[in-house]
Amino acid sequence: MGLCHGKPNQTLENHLENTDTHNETEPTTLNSTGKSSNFPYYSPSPFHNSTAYKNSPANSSVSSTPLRIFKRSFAPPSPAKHIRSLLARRHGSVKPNEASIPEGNELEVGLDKNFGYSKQLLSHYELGEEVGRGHFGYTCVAKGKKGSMKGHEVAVKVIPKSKKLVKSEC
Ligand SMILES: Nc1ncnc2c1ncn2[C@@H]1O[C@H](COP(=O)(O)OP(=O)(O)OP(=O)(O)O)[C@@H](O)[C@H]1O
Repeated sequence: MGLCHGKPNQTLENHLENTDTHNETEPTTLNSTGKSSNFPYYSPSPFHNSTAYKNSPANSSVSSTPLRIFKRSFAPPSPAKHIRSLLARRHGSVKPNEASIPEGNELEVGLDKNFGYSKQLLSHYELGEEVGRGHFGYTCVAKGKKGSMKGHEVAVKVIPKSKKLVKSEC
């Protein structure tokens, strides 16, 4: 009737063998402890007395609380670890992240520091209307006054925070 058994066929065979020698109205099966069970299809676990699982924690903690089975094999990380690393960084024993770009290296990545609103921009470009806005500033249309950019329209992004103008694209 929908009951699950480890080895149903073997159990049934055992039961049939047992019923030959036992009372037909009260079939019993012997379990591993030698005690009889009234359940006709009772089958003792094949792992109960197995030596293969002698070292299993399930066997050793039968009399203890179930939590001991799930005891951690390693200590959890200290909650103060990030504080120690912060202090180590502050005292200089840990190098800062070398992947980040240090300040003052703008020339190495191609920024022209001689180009800006207060320097050459207004002498080279004539600022026009605002064409859009972003998070850090706004973008204007501009037209070149002299040099190779004379007569060319460009977009100029104005970032008030740094008081500089950056030419973005033509
Ligand atoms: N070359 C261009 N030609 C025409 N319109 C432009 C040009 N560049 C920018 N714009 C307009 O200016 C708006 C803002 O440009 P911007 O580059 O500042 O955008 P963003 O990258 O989102 O800004 P932020 O970096 O400040 O968040 C754009 O949405 C666009 O409408």
